[in-house]
Amino acid sequence: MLKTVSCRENRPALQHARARRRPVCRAAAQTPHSLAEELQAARDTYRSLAEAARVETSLDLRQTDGVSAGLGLAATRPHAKNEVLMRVPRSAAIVLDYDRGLSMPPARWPRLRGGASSSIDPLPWDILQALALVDGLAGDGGEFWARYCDVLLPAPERLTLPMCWEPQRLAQLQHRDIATAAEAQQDRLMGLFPELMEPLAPDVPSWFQWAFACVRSRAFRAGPDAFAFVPFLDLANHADAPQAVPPGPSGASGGAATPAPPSNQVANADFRASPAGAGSGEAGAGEYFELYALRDIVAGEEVTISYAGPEGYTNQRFMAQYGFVPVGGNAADRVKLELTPEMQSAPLDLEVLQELLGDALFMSALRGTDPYLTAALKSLPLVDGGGSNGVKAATAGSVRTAQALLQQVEAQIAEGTTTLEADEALLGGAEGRALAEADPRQAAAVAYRVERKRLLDKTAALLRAYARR
Ligand SMILES: C[S@@+](CC[C@H](N)C(=O)[O-])C[C@H]1O[C@@H](n2cnc3c(N)ncnc32)[C@H](O)[C@@H]1O
Repeated sequence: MLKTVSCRENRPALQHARARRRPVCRAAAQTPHSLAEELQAARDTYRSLAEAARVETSLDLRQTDGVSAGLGLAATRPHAKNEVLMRVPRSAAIVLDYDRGLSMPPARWPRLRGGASSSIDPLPWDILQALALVDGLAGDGGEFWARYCDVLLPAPERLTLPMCWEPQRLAQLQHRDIATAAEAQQDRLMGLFPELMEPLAPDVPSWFQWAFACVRSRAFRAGPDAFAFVPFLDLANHADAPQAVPPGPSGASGGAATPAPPSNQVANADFRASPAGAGSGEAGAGEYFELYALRDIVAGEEVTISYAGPEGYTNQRFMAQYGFVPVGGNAADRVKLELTPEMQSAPLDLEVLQELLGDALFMSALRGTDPYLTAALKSLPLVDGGGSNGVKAATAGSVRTAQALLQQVEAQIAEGTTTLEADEALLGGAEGRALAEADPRQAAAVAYRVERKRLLDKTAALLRAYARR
């Protein structure tokens, strides 16, 4: 059983932690030269800490090209499919295993131990992992974790997860639901550890928000009831799972051949834990976590994993949990619609939609090669009306459903306080890159609302066309 720890006694240690970190809000004042220096410092720290932790790896740290993706891992040599790319000893990780207990490198870890040994309300794994990162940052998890947290985890003012944002930033998302969920998350953290929730500066989250955001976006399930924060592995960025990617040109009937997505948009690696007890000696010794290649990888290629699995995540989930959305559409995204019993009993006819779209567009929606169209169609109540000859008429009931849903979608479009064109202009070209560098949080908010507006517009266009039938 676990209890909430009083953190009053931890304050001096946290102030110490604050002093050891790079000053907050440094990005605005940074020159390209100092950014290059910072990247070099991160690479040096990555290499020396990996050596200290006996990590076997052929990957190096690099700055990634994607919108605000930050750092990432790249292959330093070619790899064959199934080859291990990185192996991290379990002893270097922070593992919460509800069957085997806590395991982390030897150190005091006072907040984590206090949280885990409480006898009142059990704390969930993500809160315990966040306490561990606060310990790590404060130097209470040993020198390795102090340096890892300080140099290799993102600075608080650059975190793009909405749960780290103040109301003005949440408003930039132009989506009430995601802002409300972020505020609920902040209230939850405040209810548990008010002493750790003091903002570091105006517009900068608290260390506890920082730690919790790092856990949500970087820790992973390591077994049926086990969760791990694995240093180095947590530097892998996301790309779509190979199974989630629509097929390339196949000559299949029903439309023009579509090009396969660029290979860097498809995950080329995955992670796994060695079986429990694989090592010898004390518990966990000889066990490891590893990244392995899903296909051949060339030297210099970024190594990515899928955070979402083949089913994918909605953009709201990507943004809330990871602080980014896939750019250029996400077939697993959905428009949130309230379906009344009347609408459910009069869904839209798939055949009518096929006629409206034409065969080529309809096929690309089915295949996922137009992800906005796929997501729009999958958001709607549909029925396959069966084959018919000639032009299919929409039933009066389904037309009413389309009209009612259109009103809902238009209400969501009206949440936008800027136009899609203006948002797209903010992200485009050199200015977009500069924005992502200077203010990754704003860039992430704009990318979120751009993607949402594109999907809402596509859905509204479909419903409008249907409602005219
Ligand atoms: C597990 S960490 C990966 C390492 C991280 N890029 C860094 O700089 O430390 C996850 C975070 O990386 C970023 N990220 C990962 N994949 C991304 C992608 N495809 N596009 C944009 N950002 C991405 C997001 O900020 C996410 O919260």
